[in-house]
Amino acid sequence: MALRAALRQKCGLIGILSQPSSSGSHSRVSAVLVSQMRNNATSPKIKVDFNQSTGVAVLSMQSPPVNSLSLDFLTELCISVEKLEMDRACRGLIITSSLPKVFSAGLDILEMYGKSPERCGEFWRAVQEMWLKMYSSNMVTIAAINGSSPAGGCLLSLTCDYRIMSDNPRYSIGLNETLLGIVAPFGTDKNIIKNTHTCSN
Ligand SMILES: CCCCC/C=C\CCC/C=C/CC(=O)SCCNC(=O)CCNC(=O)[C@H](O)C(C)(C)COP(=O)(O)OP(=O)(O)OC[C@H]1O[C@@H](n2cnc3c(N)ncnc32)[C@H](O)[C@@H]1OP(=O)(O)O
Repeated sequence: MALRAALRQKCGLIGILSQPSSSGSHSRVSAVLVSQMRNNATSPKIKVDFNQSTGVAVLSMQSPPVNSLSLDFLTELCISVEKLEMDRACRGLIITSSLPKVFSAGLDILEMYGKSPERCGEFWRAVQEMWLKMYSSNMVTIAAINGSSPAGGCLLSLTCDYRIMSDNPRYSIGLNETLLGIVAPFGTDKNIIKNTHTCSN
């Protein structure tokens, strides 16, 4: 029931958020998705287990050492989510990490150093696409945060409807990217930590 209520509530949001973007920002992922489906390729950085009987998919991030959000990783993540969106049987999505100790270390720092302006633009568009796609998903989404989740990792969890974090004092979460001189736009951090529940490891 709770799942259904959350889904209904979310569908209202989607009406607003899924308006076609004038920038056409979703077209890159869709184009990649089409070509990947054609090639029937599988992704090594993301593992998806979909349970037909429950309608819930578990998406495990498995990009060692720290699930950093590189352009490739973000693209694969969006493709995986897009594939699940297209499956009407899939109602819920749990995002977690298959690495020990780390949910996601956030944006891949190597993407932000010594890259061409074009590549930087592509990278930041992919970041934007990721959080818009997650936030406007028609599935009920849950981040099962089973390790540290700084900066972009925190952002990823914020795009979900619910967050549950392992109760381990060695794990941290938060928007610490200001230490690197990256400033989150106003309003993105509302209700973050407040709505993050913890559970025993
Ligand atoms: C366009 C509009 C967008 C709207 C955006 C809205 C809001 C913006 C908010 C989001 C902004 C995000 C910016 C970022 O995410 S910047 C990245 C910030 N991340 C960090 O500062 C994390 C740094 N890492 C750590 O704290 C730790 O690594 C750890 C995740 C806690 C794990 O610790 P541990 O298990 O001890 O592992 P190591 O530290 O030894 O690292 C192993 C290995 O991984 C490399 N690495 C770590 N983090 C990153 C990273 N983010 N990117 C790339 N690589 C990373 C690390 O260098 C080690 O590599 P080597 O083994 O080769 O040394």
